[in-house]
Amino acid sequence: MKTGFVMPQHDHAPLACRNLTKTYHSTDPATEVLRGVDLTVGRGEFLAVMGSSGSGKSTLLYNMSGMDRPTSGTVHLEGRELTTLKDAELSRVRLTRMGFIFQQAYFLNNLNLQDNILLPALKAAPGDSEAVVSRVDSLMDRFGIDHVRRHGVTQVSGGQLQRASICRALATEPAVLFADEPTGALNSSMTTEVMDALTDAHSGGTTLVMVTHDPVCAARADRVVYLRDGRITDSRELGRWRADDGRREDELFAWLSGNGF
Ligand SMILES: Nc1ncnc2c1ncn2[C@@H]1O[C@H](COP(=O)(O)OP(=O)(O)OP(=O)(O)O)[C@@H](O)[C@H]1O
Repeated sequence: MKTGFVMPQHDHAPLACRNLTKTYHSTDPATEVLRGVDLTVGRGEFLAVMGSSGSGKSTLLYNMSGMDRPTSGTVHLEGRELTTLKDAELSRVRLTRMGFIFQQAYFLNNLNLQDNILLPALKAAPGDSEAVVSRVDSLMDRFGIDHVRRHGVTQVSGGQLQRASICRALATEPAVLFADEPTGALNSSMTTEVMDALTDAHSGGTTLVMVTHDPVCAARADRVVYLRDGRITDSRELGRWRADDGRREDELFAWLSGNGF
């Protein structure tokens, strides 16, 4: 992958949530999944969210990113409160200011890879198509998928598809990139490929929030928080070492083990 890509900067802290709760009343008894989460993500920070299965990691990501509505609490994105926005406004903020990567890459089978990447960015900035096309060109070049740009979705590898998801998510120049188990469906070499791409995006200034079960992936983050029963109970800074320094993994494994992971 090539270097030199730098995300634009914004004035406010990208993301902050206060006393966030999420309770499902559809179950009997009600399920309290988030029980008062306070979390601030700094500009350009790479944050990993870990915790045991069912601790509420994905729920936290969905509620911070406006994919779901919290029961109470606030979420600020670049200083703007999201929980009070109407659905259409929230959709617009999600389209223009957030990027998403999921375990499975959701693409349209009738479009080639490049058009799949272009589609949401053109929708976000319809009057700026020349700049969008040029940005997408450089992203595909940067993340090493320019040679498969005209391939169909089923004609590329899982790692290439996930790198295309990263390009698509970055094409709108989001304030925050949210990733939910981005390597969960990949083998180990593709996992490295995708984590290299995310680390590279982070080096270019992208703010990243990633949920993962995989300590090797989490070791790429600046900071890891541990979620237990819907609360953040611990956190560890790893940013003092370079992203490829093995001491990050040693530190993280010891910390996770201390948390009973
Ligand atoms: N729609 C829902 N109704 C009721 N309970 C739900 C609903 N969605 C999620 N839950 C519950 O919320 C809890 C947290 O789920 P969540 O998917 O956030 O956990 P997680 O930490 O991401 O788990 P995993 O690591 O297994 O993906 C689980 O106990 C789950 O059963």
